[in-house]
Parts: sequence; C-alpha cells; structure tokens
Amino acid sequence: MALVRMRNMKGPNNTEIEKKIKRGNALRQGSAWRGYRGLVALLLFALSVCGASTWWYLSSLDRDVTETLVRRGELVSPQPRVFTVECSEDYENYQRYPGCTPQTCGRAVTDGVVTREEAQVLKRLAERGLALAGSEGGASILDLHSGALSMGRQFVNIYRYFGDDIGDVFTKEDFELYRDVRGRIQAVVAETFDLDPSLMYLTKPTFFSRINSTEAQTQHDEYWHPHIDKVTYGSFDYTSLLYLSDYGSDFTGGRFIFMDQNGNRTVEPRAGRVSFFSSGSENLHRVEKVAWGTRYAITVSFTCDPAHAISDPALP
Ligand SMILES: O=C(O)CCC(=O)C(=O)O
Ligand SMILES: [Fe+2]
Repeated sequence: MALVRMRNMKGPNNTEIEKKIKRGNALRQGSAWRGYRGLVALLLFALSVCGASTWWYLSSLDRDVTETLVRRGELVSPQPRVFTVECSEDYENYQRYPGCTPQTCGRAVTDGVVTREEAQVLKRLAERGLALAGSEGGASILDLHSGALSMGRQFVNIYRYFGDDIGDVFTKEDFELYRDVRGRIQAVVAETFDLDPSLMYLTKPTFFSRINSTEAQTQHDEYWHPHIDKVTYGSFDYTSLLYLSDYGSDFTGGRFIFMDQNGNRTVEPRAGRVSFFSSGSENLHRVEKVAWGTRYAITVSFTCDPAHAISDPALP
C-alpha cells in the first residue's frame, strides 16, 4: 500500500529525480558497452594472434619449398610446360643409345595428354585392385605387369593369388586404356626431349600407387625419401607420373618436389596431369608426406636399353 502511494506521488522534485535516474542508467549502459568493447577487441586480438601463429606453423612445415612449377588449379594444355636442367654427369657411366639417351635433360608437365575422365577410370581400376589387399602402412602399390600387390607388410601376386577371379576385377578395356595412355605419354616424352619414340621402351616397375597418412609400418611405406630414379630403379631413363587425384581436395600434402641445389621446385598433382623428367641425378626428388586424404598416381617409365624393355600389362 505504501509503495503504491509512493509511485503515485507527483511533484517538481520527482521529475528531477526521474531525470537523474535516467541519466545515471544511460551512463551505466555506456560504460558497460565500453567494457564490452574492450573485451571484443581483446578477443579479436587473440584470434588474430592464433590465426597468424597457425599460418606460421603450417608454412614452416615445408619451409624449404621455394617455387611451384605447376599449381593444381592451372590447366597446362595443349603444350607441356618444359623446364630444362643441365644433364648430370652420371650418363657418362651408362651405355649411350643414340636417339634415346638424354642429350637435353629436364622436366615437363602437361594436362593435355590424359583427360580427367580417363584418369577417373584408371583411378577406379586402382581402387578396385587395391581394395583386394593393400599395405598396413600409408603406401600401397599395384603393379599390373608383375602382378605385385601390397598386402599387409608384404606383397602378393594378384594373378597367382586370385587366379581367374582377377577377370572380375579388371577388364580387357582397362588394360587397353592403360596401353593407350602409355603410348600417348611415350609420344609426348619423345617429342619434348626430341627422341625417337620407337627407340624407347616401357620398363619395370610400372605401378599404381595409393598413399594416405597412415603411419608407415615397413620400409615399403616410406615413400617420402629423396631419391634418383635411375639409381633406385636401374633401368629408368625417363620417368613419368600420371596423377589420378587432386592435390588440395582429394588429399593435402603429397606434392612432388624436385630438390635442386638452389631450392625446391614443386608440382601439385591434379587428376589427368602427367609430369615427366629425365631419370638421372639432375632430377633428385621426393614426395611430400600426405597429411590428409588419399593420393593415387601411376608411375610409367621408359628405358633406352632394349634389354630392359617390358610389354604392356595384360590379363593372363
Ligand atoms: O608419385 C609421385 O609423385 C612420385 C613417385 C616416385 O618418385 C617414384 O615412383 O619413383
Ligand atoms: Fe621417383
């Protein structure tokens, strides 16, 4: 009752008091907002510090990458992008085959030889084959020529292990596509390096690779070591890599890195992209570790030595 009476009391002093109360409230609201603004600014500052340090950390993971030769988003077609490098002296220690042994060395990349649709068909083939087994670690291979397939910590021969059932996994058309694509790659390698395509031969190993970020279990899973193909594989004179998946969307990490004396040069994989190079020590390289996702590729290589020639893979 007393309260009601108080509220109903009117007079000049009351309006003054109300004004003072309103002014007080407004001031309080203002200072509360100012306090809030300080908090927001602090939060924004903390966020930008976090962002900057994440960026710094990520870029420090492969700080030694100095130049990207071809980015995933570029379309290099119809002509390959060619980078010449001086041939190493190690060719002097090998027999020379005129019309094939590298006179000019280098590396090149093209997106104009294999379509993305063809890459997709080949990727499905790799997926089907590798689904039969696969490594326990991060890197599995399927060699259609020798039949070698990663299984657990070792390899099996798919043609022996699966017998006639392998015909349910791979079709005649799959092998025809492989042969056709191999022929086109051979032609572009010959044209780029000014070789006679009839004097270069497919050589082993020729294999599909599937890489993910699972921890390596055996040495076979350690795909990231720097190497020279001519040293690792012996018979290689020209290496080509056909990528079947896209860097940045199918996987991250997994870039191809040429390790030159004055810095690294990278090629970002893209489905249908063919990267090829002379296999000597002028092209020391490695594959960056895959950080996320799955990366598919095919290694198709050529030799100048007819004694190391192999025929195209075929169903037994
Ligand atoms: O898959 C790649 O990008 C490279 C593989 C490689 O260096 C090799 O097969 O010798
Ligand atoms: Fe290699």
